[in-house]
Amino acid sequence: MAHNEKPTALIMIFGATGDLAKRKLFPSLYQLFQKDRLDRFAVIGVARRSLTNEEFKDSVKKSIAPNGETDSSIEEFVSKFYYHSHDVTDSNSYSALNELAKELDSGYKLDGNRIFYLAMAPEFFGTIAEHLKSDGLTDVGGFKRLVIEKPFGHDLESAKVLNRQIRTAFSENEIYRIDHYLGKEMVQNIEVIRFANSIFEPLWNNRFISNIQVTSSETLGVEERGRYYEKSGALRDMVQNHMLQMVSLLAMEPPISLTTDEIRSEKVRVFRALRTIKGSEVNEYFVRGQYGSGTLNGKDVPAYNQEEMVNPESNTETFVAGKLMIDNFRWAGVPFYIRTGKRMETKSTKIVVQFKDIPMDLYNKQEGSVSPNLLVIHIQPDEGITLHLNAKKNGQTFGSTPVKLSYANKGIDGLNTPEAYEKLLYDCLRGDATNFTHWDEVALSWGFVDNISSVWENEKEESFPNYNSGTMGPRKAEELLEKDGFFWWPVENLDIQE
Ligand SMILES: NC(=O)C1=CN([C@@H]2O[C@H](COP(=O)(O)OP(=O)(O)OC[C@H]3O[C@@H](n4cnc5c(N)ncnc54)[C@H](OP(=O)(O)O)[C@@H]3O)[C@@H](O)[C@H]2O)C=CC1
Ligand SMILES: O=C1O[C@H](COP(=O)(O)O)[C@@H](O)[C@H](O)[C@H]1O
Repeated sequence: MAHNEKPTALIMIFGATGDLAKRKLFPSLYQLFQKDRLDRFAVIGVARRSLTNEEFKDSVKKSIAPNGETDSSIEEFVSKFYYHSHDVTDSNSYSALNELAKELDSGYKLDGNRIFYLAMAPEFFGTIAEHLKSDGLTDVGGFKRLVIEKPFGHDLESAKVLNRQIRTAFSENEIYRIDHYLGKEMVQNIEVIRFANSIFEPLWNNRFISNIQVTSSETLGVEERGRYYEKSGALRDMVQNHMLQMVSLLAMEPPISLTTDEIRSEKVRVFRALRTIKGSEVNEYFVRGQYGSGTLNGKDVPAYNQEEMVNPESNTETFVAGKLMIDNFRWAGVPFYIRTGKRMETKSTKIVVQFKDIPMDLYNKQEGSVSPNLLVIHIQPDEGITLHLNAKKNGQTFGSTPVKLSYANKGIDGLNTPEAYEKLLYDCLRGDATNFTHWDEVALSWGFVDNISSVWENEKEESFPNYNSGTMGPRKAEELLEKDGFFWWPVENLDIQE
């Protein structure tokens, strides 16, 4: 679709009374509407509970204007929302849904374009996709696209089953598997930093980079998601998708063009080169943790095993640190360290690219060595880039001192960058699947993660809980780097503004 063209579509949101729809989807659509990015559109919200159209419109209004503010733009936006009460497991009610869809399609002149957004528990994904086909909802004159939330399966086998089910109704290029990290501004910036700067790309390999660290720490605990999280853990919840996606963008070869297929195929090649870690190697390359009680922002917080819907004897990890090796020509010998966890000291996602030391330190013979050059990509909450260099110390000395060159991304409107969901929804409406995960990426990343989870699930970790809430994880995560002669760069001291 050309840049100045605006998309037209009927958007069906399954799970329209749920948390994701209210917190992310309605506000993101409203932002697109306000920015005049959409042409003709209408939305059907689907969920079980019985609501009138008016009640549904009110709930949409509340989600975009929580303080009750109202104006003509809000009214015009919500006027395009319709509700269909429907149990997705009930085969009989899809035809009524199709009737409503046809009516709106012709009333709003939507050109037969349909987006089906599955914002529901994953166990329903396959059933819904099959019904969409068997009940004729996918027989459209325009495009049809399926947006599917994570988790995409629980392991490789279940992901394959799910994929087979959805492929009965949609082709691979009609499936948009969401990984919301791919919608984050600075995650999208990784490729630009790498491929639009001649100073980085020649150095982006094992001759000049000593290691790369990707941290995504959260202060939140498991909140009310204990039931889901007990079966997932940090490995499936964060590593299989967001963490591995960031690694693939950091490690991929330059694509021959910026098309969806070229970018995805370079990412797939990274997953294929990822060294398989299994059996007895798992605990050498990976560390798991579970949070105990502690203090965060001055408040006492409970241990994971005291949270609602969590087994007091739980063996589920809320923290993972790992060393990934990418066995190809570019990256042989360069560890990619990842760590992610809940109830950590700070909410931060950062990438640190540590360059190798210079061959000889001329400047600090008496006063310690020069600091390594670092390129820090600040994903969130700050967005930006910092380059750590060494410069001459002021005054009559030959010594060097570390200096930082920083760029703080303030977003297009000077305030904030668009929410990841806003960008991803827009991409989907325009038919750009680049920032969604291809099945090959999903399959390879599950294959990698399954080897680790199969060991962890069969070995009870007796040291759990092994890190206090409000810390950066268990001691073993530090040791993982120390044994290679490295350490985790502290995320706090790498801030853009200092
Ligand atoms: N919330 C978030 O921040 C995130 C969520 N996700 C994913 O998004 C999906 C939705 O999550 P979330 O919104 O939090 O879940 P919620 O539990 O808040 O919402 C679930 C929705 O599904 C509807 N529903 C449940 N059963 C049926 C049924 N049989 N037929 C029709 N509708 C049904 C519910 O409506 P009703 O009760 O009226 O039937 C509700 O609208 C999940 O896959 C989750 O993993 C991913 C990333 C972040
Ligand atoms: O997908 C998920 O991501 C969030 C973290 O996302 P962020 O954008 O806040 O970094 C995590 O809390 C959640 O457990 C996981 O399912």
